Amino acid sequence: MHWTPEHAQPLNQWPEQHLDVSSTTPSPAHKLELPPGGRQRCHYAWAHDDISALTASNLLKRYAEKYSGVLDSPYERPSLGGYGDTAFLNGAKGEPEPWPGPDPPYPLASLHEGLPGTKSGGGGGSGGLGGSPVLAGNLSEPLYAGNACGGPSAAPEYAAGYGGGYLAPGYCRKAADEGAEGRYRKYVYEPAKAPAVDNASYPAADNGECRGNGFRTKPPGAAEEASGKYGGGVPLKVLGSPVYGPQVEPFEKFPERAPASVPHGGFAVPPVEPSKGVDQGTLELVTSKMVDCGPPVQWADVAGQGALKAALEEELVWPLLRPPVYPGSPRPPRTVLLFGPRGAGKALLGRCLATQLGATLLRVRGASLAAPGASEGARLLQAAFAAARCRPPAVLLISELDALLPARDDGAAGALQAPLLACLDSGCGARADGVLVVGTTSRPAALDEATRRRFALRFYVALPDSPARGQILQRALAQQGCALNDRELAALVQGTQGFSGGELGQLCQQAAAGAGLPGLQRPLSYKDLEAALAKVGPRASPKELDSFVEWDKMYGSGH
Ligand SMILES: Nc1ncnc2c1ncn2[C@@H]1O[C@H](COP(=O)(O)OP(=O)(O)OP(=O)(O)O)[C@@H](O)[C@H]1O
Ligand SMILES: [Mg+2]
Repeated sequence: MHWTPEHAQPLNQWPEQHLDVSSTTPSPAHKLELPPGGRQRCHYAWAHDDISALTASNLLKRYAEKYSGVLDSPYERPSLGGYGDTAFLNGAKGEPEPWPGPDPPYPLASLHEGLPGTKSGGGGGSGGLGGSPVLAGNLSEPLYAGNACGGPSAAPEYAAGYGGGYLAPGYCRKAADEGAEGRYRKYVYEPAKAPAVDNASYPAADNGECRGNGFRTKPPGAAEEASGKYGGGVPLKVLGSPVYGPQVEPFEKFPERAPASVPHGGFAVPPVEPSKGVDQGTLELVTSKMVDCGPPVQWADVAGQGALKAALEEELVWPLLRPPVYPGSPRPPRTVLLFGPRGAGKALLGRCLATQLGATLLRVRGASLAAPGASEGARLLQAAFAAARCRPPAVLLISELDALLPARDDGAAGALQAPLLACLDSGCGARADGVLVVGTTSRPAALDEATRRRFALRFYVALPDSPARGQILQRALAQQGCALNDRELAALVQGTQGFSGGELGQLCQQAAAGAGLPGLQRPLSYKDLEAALAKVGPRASPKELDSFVEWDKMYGSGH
């Protein structure tokens, strides 16, 4: 095997410099003929002269591997000029030679211009590999001295070498943009006008104090406070902590909207007369009992559930608030079923939907409708729908929907299915544009096909994942004046796997009760929570959870 170092020596000296790399003994003649100025370069040539073919091949292999990271990097790759390509290609270390011939066809501006630390890094900014500030001279530890994202101080994060630790400037900018805007950026729109105080949309029993979504009752700025429950008010160490896995994207807060500005077909329509058969007394009674005057619930108040919240936003809230106006466009859904384990946050999401829609929230429990008997239950159910129709836009939240269905053993309950279906047909029909029915159940299998079909959308509300549990716990504990350190919180999050949001709340209450709080004037400690863990546990079994997933696969709308 012959090697011709034509790059190491001028072409006219090539015959004398012809080397046989299979030879292990350098010719003394070669040393004598070295030009004084070419010492370093010739040294380099001699080094190659003094190796076997096997060594040469190993060396080639080794350097090929070393540089493959540079050449095959998935990110924007530097032009060779960025690495002192001329020196590299000429086989010399640290002494770049001009590229022979005319100017290179492509500008060889350094890719690392603008990378902090690049030009001033220890290597003097030489373009050669050996002196490169970018690639350390020790080739066994390739290391970027700086990066476009974090500057020199962040360099260790990108010290993984060329295989992927390096982020090109464009990549960083994109990541930063995404981080700032988030995946829900596209949903942001202009704040709607504030609702008129005497909006005719809220006639019945609308005394201006409670619309069921808390908008009238809250002082200015309360929405911001509420939205900051997980984002501002409580320190969110958990969010950014690698202990709990990937960071939860903060869900954007949406401005309050004015239903009155929504075109017909949307969620703001004039109130309709109550149906015949529902007397005014019952209607008023039902309304006063059912209207939920709780505080508004923002998306950020629901920990985790990012994909579900996005789906609800996209498939329900937006179409209702901004229905398509072209002829023949589909009518936005008026019914949604939320199913999942007990305490997973179904009702919370129902309340959140009402807030987002700027709607009156009416709540009714299936079990309480079924309790007084079939005929009374049917009357109450009809009254609930009538009350919702009287106060558009309205969200009618029917929890424990399964209690109305025949799968339940108690006789009266099943008898409410027919009225339920009739109400769903009329209450959410074409003439009831301003009502959204949110049904929730922890027994979706109890729903027969007829009932299932009445719910245009069916979403699985899963148990909170680790980051979401961390948020719920932090919030609940903060209310009790308890601040765990990071390690304790991580251990608690780990120990509450399979807990629902409701069960996490119970755990904190149990810890407080066990510690004798609030009488005891000390904050809750981790030990109190550990003791409570022995008493409060997750209720949903893995088998049950599997059945939710299966049902979701078969009948769910997916998210
Ligand atoms: N993701 C969550 N973020 C914040 N709080 C939550 C979350 N999930 C549940 N909670 C809290 O847990 C409690 C129970 O939630 P909720 O009543 O919404 O559960 P549910 O699914 O309707 O339960 P059930 O099936 O028993 O009716 C509430 O106090 C709620 O605020
Ligand atoms: Mg509930």
